[in-house]
Amino acid sequence: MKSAIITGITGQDGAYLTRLLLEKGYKVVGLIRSHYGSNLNRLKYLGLLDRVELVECDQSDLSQVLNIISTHKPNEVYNLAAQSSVSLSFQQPIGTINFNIQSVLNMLEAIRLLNPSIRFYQASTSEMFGKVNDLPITEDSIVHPLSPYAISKVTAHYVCINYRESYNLYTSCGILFNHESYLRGENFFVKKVIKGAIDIVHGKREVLEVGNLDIKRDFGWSEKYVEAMWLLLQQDKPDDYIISSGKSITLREIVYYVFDKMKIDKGRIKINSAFFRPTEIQDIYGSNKKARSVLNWQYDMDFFDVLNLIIEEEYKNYGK
Ligand SMILES: C[C@H]1O[C@H](OP(=O)(O)OP(=O)(O)OC[C@H]2O[C@@H](n3cnc4c(=O)[nH]c(N)nc43)[C@H](O)[C@@H]2O)[C@@H](O)[C@@H](O)C1=O
Repeated sequence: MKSAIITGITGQDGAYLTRLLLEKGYKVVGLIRSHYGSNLNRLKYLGLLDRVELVECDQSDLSQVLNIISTHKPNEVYNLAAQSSVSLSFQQPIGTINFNIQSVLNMLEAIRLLNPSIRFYQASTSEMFGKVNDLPITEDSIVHPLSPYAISKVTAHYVCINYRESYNLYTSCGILFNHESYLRGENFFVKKVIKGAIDIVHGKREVLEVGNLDIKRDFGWSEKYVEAMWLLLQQDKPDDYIISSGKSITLREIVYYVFDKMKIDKGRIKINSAFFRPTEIQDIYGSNKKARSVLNWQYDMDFFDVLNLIIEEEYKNYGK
């Protein structure tokens, strides 16, 4: 039986990846910050809570990471834990940069020292490219981070590449573009819009306040994106892959689609500059050609179909 450690197991991707690995017969160990403060709702929602072993670990502490790797002896480590909010990273630059880099270094040092055959997946991100010159983004595009979050992820990405090149470790990075689901945190745009719109339908709020709607992003479906994470670690050689839908849409199209579907007057959308970021990517989309041809990863979902799925699930669970 293969075993995997998932860091960030309590997040959207952590929960879906856990389900996928369990279906594939893995033993799954999840790292959580503490048994008291961690949000286990997503694992509970998918009925996975009693099928995984949850272990407390502060990933910024090397001795704890060493202990976890030597005790659990995983075949694969999926590193999804991070301070993952771009907007929060502008308020907490040092905390974001410190944690998102140190946690990766600790895990790779533990693997290098204890068992260099462990395969390591790093959650890299489209945010690394930031100031975009040519679209679509490919694995060879130049990085130019525009936020503390993006800086931390660029550094972590190159730490992984360096451990691959200099210590011969199996480190693979999935460069994921925005990907959504019902399990997305409520502070992220798509979830916020859908949840906010349903609140309006139920008379729980009057308006929805959002930031700059002229921005374009490449959005996908989280459940399909975690399949790519697993595929990355099944290849003979470690490498980096863009995981994206291949096209971008404006945030305005998303809000209008949701409001039209729920028959809400668009006058209830209020632009609030408090949700604007100091620096922002105006338009970005990625080419998933390499992932399709090398990993045989399939993706053909239209984002409006993804929105329909999330809206349906949100309605089903509303108020529960
Ligand atoms: C790939 C990347 O994907 C995610 O980061 P994100 O793109 O920041 O996600 P989001 O859903 O917060 O923003 C999407 C866009 O929407 C704009 N926007 C406008 N108005 C509001 C608004 O009212 N709220 C929010 N949250 N965003 C707004 C906002 O400025 C941005 O342009 C993380 O998983 C991250 O970890 C990651 O790696």
